[in-house]
This record gives sequence, structure tokens and C-alpha cells, in this order.
Amino acid sequence: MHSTTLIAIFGLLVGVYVIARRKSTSSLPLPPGPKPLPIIGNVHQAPKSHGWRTYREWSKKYGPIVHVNMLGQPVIILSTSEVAHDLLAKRGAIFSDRPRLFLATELALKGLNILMMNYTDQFRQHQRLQVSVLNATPAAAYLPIQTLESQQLMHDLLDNAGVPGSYVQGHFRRTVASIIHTLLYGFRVKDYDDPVLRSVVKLNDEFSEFIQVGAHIVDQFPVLNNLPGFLAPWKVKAEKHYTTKYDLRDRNFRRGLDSEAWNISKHLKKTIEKDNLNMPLDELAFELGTMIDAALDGTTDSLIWFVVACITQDQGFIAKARKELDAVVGRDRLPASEDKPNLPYITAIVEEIFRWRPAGPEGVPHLNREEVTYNGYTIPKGSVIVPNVWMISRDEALFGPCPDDFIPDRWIDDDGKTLKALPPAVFGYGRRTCPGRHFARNVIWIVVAQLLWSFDIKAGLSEETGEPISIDPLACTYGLVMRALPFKASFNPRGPWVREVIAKSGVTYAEDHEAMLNQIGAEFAKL
Ligand code: HEM
Repeated sequence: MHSTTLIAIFGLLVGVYVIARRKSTSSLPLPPGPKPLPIIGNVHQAPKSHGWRTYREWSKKYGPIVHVNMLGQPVIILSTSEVAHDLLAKRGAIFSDRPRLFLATELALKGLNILMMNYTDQFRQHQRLQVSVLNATPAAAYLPIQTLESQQLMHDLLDNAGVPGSYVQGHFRRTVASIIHTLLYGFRVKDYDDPVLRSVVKLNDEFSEFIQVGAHIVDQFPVLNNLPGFLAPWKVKAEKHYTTKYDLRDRNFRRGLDSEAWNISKHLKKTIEKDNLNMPLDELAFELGTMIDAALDGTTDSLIWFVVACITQDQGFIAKARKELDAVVGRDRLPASEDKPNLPYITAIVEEIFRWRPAGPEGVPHLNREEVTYNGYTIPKGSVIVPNVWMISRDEALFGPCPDDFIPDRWIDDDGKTLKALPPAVFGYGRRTCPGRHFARNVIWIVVAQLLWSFDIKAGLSEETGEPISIDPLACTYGLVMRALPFKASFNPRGPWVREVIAKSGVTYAEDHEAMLNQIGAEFAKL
């Protein structure tokens, strides 16, 4: 046998032995969970995919804190908003690291993945940069670009209107991609088959596979990486992922720097120079790339779930939204972000999308750097902490009855106007809460408002029978992000005024987006 193979097997055995002997200083038990087997723990019961379904069953059986053992690695699943806040937010100093998912970080991204960085000084430096361009105030400056792209989407969907049913998901992805590439790098994405967009989607899908907790034995036993390539096929895949990502990020970053107009690449490079930060430019390029990756899927997929909700869940919410839109906006123009204070029902719909189909139903895992005791249990140091977002969003005590149904009214207070302060789970917790949440909410709000104002959204028709093709509202992919499986939909203008209004703004590619970016730059200068 090859000597590296022997070393790897020896390392594996030592690893199992050391982990099995890991001693706790607390006399309190571990949280309850399914019964483990010796050495392998609960590996045999671990879900192969759609873990949130299994986690839902476990939380019903064992309660809001469940412990499972993956080859000695403790995994703690949190299933109510209260326990998630108590641990991940209130004890944020302990619970803000990330698991060492070897494939996702050390190998595939060589430590340059901001999402998977521990809560270190280096991470905090990145976080300060993110917040400086994504907080509520800077995010508000992006509304004109977001509105422009939403108008373009309405135009693209109108173009599709005569088609009895087509796959429209690409239009939504293009819209979100164009917003983020314009702001970060200064160029619009005009085609959903654009090669830059195709690369981001492919890399995101790959990364989503790398990041799955428990899916790769090398995450538990990094020593296996000493195996020769033919015994460790993940190495080649991860190296290729890194190189492709590096090249893409480098190219986009340079394009941003070379562009005439203001953009976030230029702005952050200036910040680094002005504040004399210790951050090499390729690290900044990765920072920007992380924002692109994080923004694209969650935002696009939330919009597509909204389309699914319109087709499969309408118990009157569409009529209610239209009544509000007609009263506030009228029929001579598309809704604009300035209408937001007067359109609380649209805001309730946006919150309901996040609750009904949280883009990341298993959240992004945290890791605790110290052992803690909580509610009579011990949570061992170095546990992988999974916020069970799917279940947290279905807590009837918080969100009311029928949690599997799409009911925006659950967010509206008794006065019919104010939004209830219910705790959303979709953007994560504590010090690692998604910095892009204002940005995402703004994009989704304007697109949802304009879609409801413009179109009757229905299931696509079968080419053979002419009948509507039924859509399973739970049919989805599995990964970091829960994506609806491709489906056909039709978007028909709900009245003649819609075509007139959308045609008036027409195709938006002739608009001077560089002037809009310079305007944002001028607003940033005043902040
Ligand atoms: C609906 C859309 C989105 C969803 C559902 C979402 C969700 C999340 C979640 C769950 C996390 C991890 C939180 C945690 O660990 O507790 C996260 C992190 C992050 N998100 Fe978002 N996000 C969305 C959109 C965006 C956008 C638009 C941006 C940027 C423009 C963005 C940038 C980031 C970044 C940079 C991180 C890493 C933060 C960290 O690791 O501390 N996200 N997001």
C-alpha cells in the first residue's frame, strides 16, 4: 500500500480516537437526539439531501435543541427563534465562528472565503467594508439602479406575454445579476445566458455542494488530503474551483477599476488606501466576489418562490395587494420605491416570501469557540451549529396557524397598516447576520410591487393538452440555497394600461447607467 495512504488511515484512526476521548468539563448532558452508534455516531441517520425535512421531524420528536454526532463531530440543530437568538446573538462572542469545512474553505477557496472565515480581526475588517456599502443608508442610494432593472424585467416579461408558458427563471436571475454587477463592477448584464453570469451560477452550485455539513469525510479528517489524487478526487475539483473563481473575480475587479464611472470596486479600493488597511487587492477582489455570490442566489430564488406563491397559494392575497396598489399608485405609472410607506401589504408579502420559502432553509452554520451550558444541556466546544430556519419560520406561536400556507396578513398588525415586529430567520443571527439584507429587501420589494401591478401570473400551459401544468410548491433543489425546480409560467398584462406604461419606458439599455453610478458616488461622498 502507498505510504501516504497508510499515513492517512493512521491519521484517521488517531482522529477518531482523539475525538472520542474529547472530555467535557460540564456534568450536564448533551441535548437529546437520535441514538448514535459507536464511532460513526448518527452518520447512518444523517439526511442525504433536503436536511431541513429530517430536522423538522427531529425537532418535533426531541425539542428545540437537538444533538447529533457525525463521526465524533457534534452538530447542534436549533429550531426556535428563542434558542437561536439566545445562543447565536446573545452569546455572539462565542458563537460567531464557522466550521472548518475543509473542502469549502481551506482547499476550494484557500482561506479567502469571507462567508466561511472565523470571526477574527481579518474578518472584522472585511465586515466593516461590507457594512460601509450595504447598510440601510448606502443601500438606499442603489434604488434607482434597482428600479431601472426591475423595469427592464417587466419589459422582458411583457415580451414573453404571448407565450402560453415558458421558463422565465432566467429573466429574474439576469435582473439580480445586472443590479449587482452594475453596482460592484460598473457593467450591466443584458442576457441571462451571459458567460459571466453562467460562471457565477456554476461556481455557486459547486460551492453549495462543498459547504454541506457532513457530506465530505475530509472535513472531519483533513489528513485524508494527503491521499494521492486518484484516491482524493475532491482535491482536483476544489483546486479547479479555486482557480476559476480567482480568475473570474480578478477579471471583474479589474473591469470595475478600469471603468469610467463610480462603482463599489473603486470605492472600496480607495477606502483601503485611505484607511491604510492591511488587505491585498486579491483579497478585496474575493470580498467583492463573495458579495456577488451571496447576493445572486438568495435574491433570485426568493423572487422565483414569489412566482410559485402567486400560482399555487393565492387565497386572496393578490386581490388585496392590487387594491392597495390601485389606490396608492393608480394606473398611469409603475410603483416606485417612494411608495413603500403607503404599501404595507407589499412589504408583508416580501416578509412572507422569506418565511414561507427561506432561501437557505438550513441557514449558514456557526461554530462555538467555547463549551457552554444552556437550558440544562452542554453544548461542546467546536460544535457545528445549524439554525433550522425552515422550522423556526414555521413556529405557530410566533407566526400563527397554517405555517405551510402563504399568508402575508400574518405580518400585518390589528390597525391594518403597521408591520408586526416578528423575528425573521432567513438572514441569520448575531454578528454574522447577512449584511446584504437591506439590499435584498429593496430589490425584492420593487420587483414584487411592479409584478403585482403589471401581470396576472399563472401556470404555463401544456403544449400537448393546452391545460395548465401543475406546479408542486415544494419541488426544489438541495444545497446552500433552496431553488424551485424549473417550471413554466405565463405573465399576462392585467389590463391595457400595463402595456402602455411598460412600453413608455421601453428597453432600458440606452439609459446612462454610468451617470446613475456617478450620482450614487456623489451621495456616498456626503455620507
Ligand atoms: C434574499 C436574499 C438573501 C438571503 C436569504 C441571505 C441570507 C444570508 C445568510 C443566512 C447569511 C449567513 C448568516 C449567518 O451566518 O447567521 C448571509 C451572509 C452573507 N450575506 Fe446574505 N442573504 C441574501 C442576500 C444578500 C445580498 C443581496 C448580499 C450582498 C449584496 C449578501 C451578502 C452576504 C454576505 C457578504 C454574507 C457573509 C456574512 C458573514 O459571513 O458574516 N446577502 N446571507
